[in-house]
Amino acid sequence: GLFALTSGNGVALLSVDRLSVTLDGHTILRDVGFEVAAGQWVGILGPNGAGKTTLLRAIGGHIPFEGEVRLRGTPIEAMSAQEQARAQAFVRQARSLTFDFAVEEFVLLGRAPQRGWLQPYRESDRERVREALARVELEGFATRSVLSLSGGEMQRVFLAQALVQGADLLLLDEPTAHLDVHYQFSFMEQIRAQAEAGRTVLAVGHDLELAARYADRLLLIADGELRAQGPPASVLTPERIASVFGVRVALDQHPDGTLRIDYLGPVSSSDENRVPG
Ligand SMILES: Nc1ncnc2c1ncn2[C@@H]1O[C@H](COP(=O)(O)OP(=O)(O)OP(=O)(O)O)[C@@H](O)[C@H]1O
Repeated sequence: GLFALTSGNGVALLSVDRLSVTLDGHTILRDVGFEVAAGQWVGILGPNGAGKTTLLRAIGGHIPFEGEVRLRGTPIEAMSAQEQARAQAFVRQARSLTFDFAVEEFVLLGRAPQRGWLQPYRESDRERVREALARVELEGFATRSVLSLSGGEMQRVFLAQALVQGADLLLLDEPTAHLDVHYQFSFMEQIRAQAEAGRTVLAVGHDLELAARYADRLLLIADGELRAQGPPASVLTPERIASVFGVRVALDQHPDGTLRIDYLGPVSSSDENRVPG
């Protein structure tokens, strides 16, 4: 269910407790705590530089942190690299690759954590790659070079790679950034299907309406701190959007349940001076 924090055995799929990250002497995240149940979709919102990517990287075990990150109750530092790679898939922001791969070979790398060291891939692995490429509507791209892809095509290749991995937890960093409107929705629907199949999703994004539509819960991060968490309608209030993003909005709950946001303009300095009390 939407608000159940724990899976059948009473342990959250992901629990983050007093997480702080300091990089090169700068405190990037401070005292962040939340829990996510299996099958839940959590959207992570916040201004540029707030610490969203850093949060995903800490949970992914890619950077050192203080506090605790547990997957099904096990601290991630107690898991081997292969166990971690099996448990969670990370879809990074699309960026230029430096190695040349055919698309199908690149997606196949997502199966590596399921294979022993230097074990050959099986026909079933290649079958999963074909399925995943079909899901992201890139059937004809199997033998194309990844270096030749557009930003949106590359983003969908990253998703396909995460899908074949079969991990319980999907960490998505601005997954729809390069996608046109068709693929934004197609991507979100793919991820929704993953969540309905029991996978847990943590997705960073900048589109408040899209996050409100798809996520079960939102985390709002600003200046390295968790400012709010809960169901989308409780997190995204005009006051909070004004104070965190510096933008005035009017909100409208559409009859179909989705949130419509009217962006009225930047918070002006005279607005800021009108603080009550
Ligand atoms: N190694 C580092 N040393 C110092 N500061 C860093 C380091 N790495 C990241 N930062 C800073 O940490 C802050 C948070 O970065 P992060 O990438 O997590 O932000 P974000 O919320 O994902 O932002 P965006 O929406 O712009 O992608 C930024 O101000 C960034 O410049």
